[in-house]
Amino acid sequence: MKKAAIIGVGHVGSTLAYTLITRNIIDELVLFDTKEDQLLSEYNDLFDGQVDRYSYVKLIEPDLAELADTDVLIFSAGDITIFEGNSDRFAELYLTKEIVEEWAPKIKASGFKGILINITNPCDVVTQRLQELTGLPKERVFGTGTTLDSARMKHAVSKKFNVHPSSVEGYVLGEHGESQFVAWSSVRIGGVPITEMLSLDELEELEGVARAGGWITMRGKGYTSFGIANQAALVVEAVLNNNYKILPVSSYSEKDQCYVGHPAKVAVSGIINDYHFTLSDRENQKWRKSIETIKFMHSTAL
Ligand SMILES: NC(=O)c1ccc[n+]([C@@H]2O[C@H](COP(=O)([O-])OP(=O)(O)OC[C@H]3O[C@@H](n4cnc5c(N)ncnc54)[C@H](O)[C@@H]3O)[C@@H](O)[C@H]2O)c1
Repeated sequence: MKKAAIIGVGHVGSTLAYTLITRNIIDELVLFDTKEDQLLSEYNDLFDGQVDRYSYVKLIEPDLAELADTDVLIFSAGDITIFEGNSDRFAELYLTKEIVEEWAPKIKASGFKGILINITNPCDVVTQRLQELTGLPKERVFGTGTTLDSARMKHAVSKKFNVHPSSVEGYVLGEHGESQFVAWSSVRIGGVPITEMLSLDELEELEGVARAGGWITMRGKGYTSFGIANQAALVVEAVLNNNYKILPVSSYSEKDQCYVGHPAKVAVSGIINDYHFTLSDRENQKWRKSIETIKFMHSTAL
């Protein structure tokens, strides 16, 4: 039985719940949220959403004791309205650090032994605080990191070259936030480095398009949900299927002494290896800047 739990069932948590159910990734699901009415509605709707389906995911009432045998716990609590008129994910930290401080002791006391995956922003710092305050091994706590940003880069590149987005390889690295950057040296289409096909100016323009992707979604909807739910579901699936997929999650970088989005091998035991490929001098500078940004944000959350 593959059991998942989600803390924070707003736009992201509810979309992820439905994605996990409809893709047959899990067998059992427990949901937690402070808004009881909303939570009841989500349970009801998720039940309705399964009627007449061949398979069925057992929806379990919120109870901390359920965490003891939960395989994957997803943290997506927050308040997206904080971003109205503010485009920096750092803005949410004053609230989300408190939600972490509330939940970490509960997670610890529950006897949870599974994998903790964080989505809540600012993703890297919240992930690090969750690890520090739960005391869970670093390899069993990680964030969605730059998976969504890498997807947005693939979206932009796929349109420019008229190819399927899955045919674009490569990574966005660093903070899931303003200091992230596309590691163009890693991006390839059909095995051909993109740096051989576009000039530096053209790459910068394309990076702007990729970055703007999230804010285009935010502007009209007031939140983003499908992109992150897709990426988070892929991460959950990589854990539960123990498929050793390499994903740009926010995992602990020993060399940088913080959580940061970079490629890592994901398995049922958590992160079993992380990868630091060779960056250009320009990219290296951006990496250092992103690490400094994350460390500064982390220091404000203590
Ligand atoms: N990492 C990413 O790529 C990515 C992408 C999109 C959104 N996010 C982040 O995900 C989080 C959720 O986004 P959203 O759009 O669903 O926000 P939302 O405001 O729609 O939902 C947040 C939910 O968390 C609940 N919540 C708040 N405090 C809680 C607590 N103490 N305990 C339990 N539940 C609590 C709220 O009641 C609400 O239902 C935000 O931090 C957002 O910035 C991250």
